[in-house]
Amino acid sequence: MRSFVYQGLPSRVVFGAGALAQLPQAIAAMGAQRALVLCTPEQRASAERVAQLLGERAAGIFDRAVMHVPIETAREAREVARQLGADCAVAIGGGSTTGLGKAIALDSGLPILAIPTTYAGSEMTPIYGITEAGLKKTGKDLKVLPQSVLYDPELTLTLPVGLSVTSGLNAIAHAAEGLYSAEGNPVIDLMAEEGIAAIGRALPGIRANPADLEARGDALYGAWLCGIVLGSVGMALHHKLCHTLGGSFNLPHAETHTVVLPHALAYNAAAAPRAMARIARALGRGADEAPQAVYDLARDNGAPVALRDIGMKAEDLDRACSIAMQNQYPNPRPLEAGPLRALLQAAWEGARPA
Ligand SMILES: NC(=O)c1ccc[n+]([C@@H]2O[C@H](COP(=O)([O-])OP(=O)(O)OC[C@H]3O[C@@H](n4cnc5c(N)ncnc54)[C@H](O)[C@@H]3O)[C@@H](O)[C@H]2O)c1
Ligand SMILES: O=C(O)CCC(=O)CC(=O)O
Repeated sequence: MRSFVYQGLPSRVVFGAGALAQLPQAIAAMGAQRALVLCTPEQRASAERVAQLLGERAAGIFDRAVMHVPIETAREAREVARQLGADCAVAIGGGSTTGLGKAIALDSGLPILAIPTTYAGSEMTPIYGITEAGLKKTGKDLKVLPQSVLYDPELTLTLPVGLSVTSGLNAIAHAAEGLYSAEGNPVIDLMAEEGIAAIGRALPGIRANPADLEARGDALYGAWLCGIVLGSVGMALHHKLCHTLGGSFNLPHAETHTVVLPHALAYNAAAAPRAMARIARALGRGADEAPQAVYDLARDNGAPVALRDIGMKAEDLDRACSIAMQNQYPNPRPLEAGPLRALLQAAWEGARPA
């Protein structure tokens, strides 16, 4: 007999090629009058397009979003929002820009409309992260969950192939860990498997032709589902390791997820056979091939597979292991220092899981 808790999250989603054109209606549905548009410096042109669509409802553009939301940037953006009298934030970009919107919302309660342009999934979660004095703190608060989300695959056509692949694997990581989450449930399992399958089919198509709108649509659809999984159930060892490697060793977010996931799955494989079978099935492989399927998806699409190739130093592996052993997330297999250190070594070397 199944027994579970399912908690839905409130957000309005518009999905489809050209969905950006729905922005004025989406803002009006939120009852907002003056939107501060957020972006990274690289996506300023997209933010200007958003401001143009908003017309009189655009209060201004803040274009200094950066990865991991430094507290100084969050304070600056909150002050700009206050000075401009903004009553909502429109975040166009990846997890870094959505994250900046969340840092503003956490402090001010300003509602967020998110327009995601990567597959990170932050727009579907009440999770925020802010970095202060070199330490990234994360937390959960429903105030930071975007009220409204426009998913427009056309906006992802410019996402470089390399980042498309690693960002897709970042999304798969959310779904994979959702499948063995201590808070898992059958509805989330359905979304997780469908999300992995959509991204697994999309990535080779995007690599072959980055302008393939069908493949881009599949990837963004998968990212949406995987983001719901991340926002709905707790994550485990893999996310803990990535937070450690990103937060304490400054490794790049999506690439770190890509490299670590096959090894985290291999670590958990014997303790979570049903989850592994679903991950493998979603990727068209045999029930016991989940770690290899994820590794091959990354390698065959040109993504990095070794921590040593993305900036991790061999001499830091012991410290990473001891940080990851602290404040553990619930995980199907208990964390043991020896096997965890071996996992990090294998990920550092980029070995295909046996
Ligand atoms: N809170 C959450 O639920 C959650 C979930 C996932 C990720 N995150 C956070 O998000 C951050 C990573 O986000 P990310 O991986 O999306 O990367 P990102 O937002 O940092 O974007 C990476 C780069 O790609 C550019 N870019 C984004 N979309 C583009 C597009 N369509 N075309 C061209 N360039 C584009 C950005 O401007 C940026 O320069 C990390 O800080 C991570 O911790 C948070
Ligand atoms: O850094 C954050 O904002 C939290 C990130 C998170 O939990 C998802 C991830 O690691 O991809």
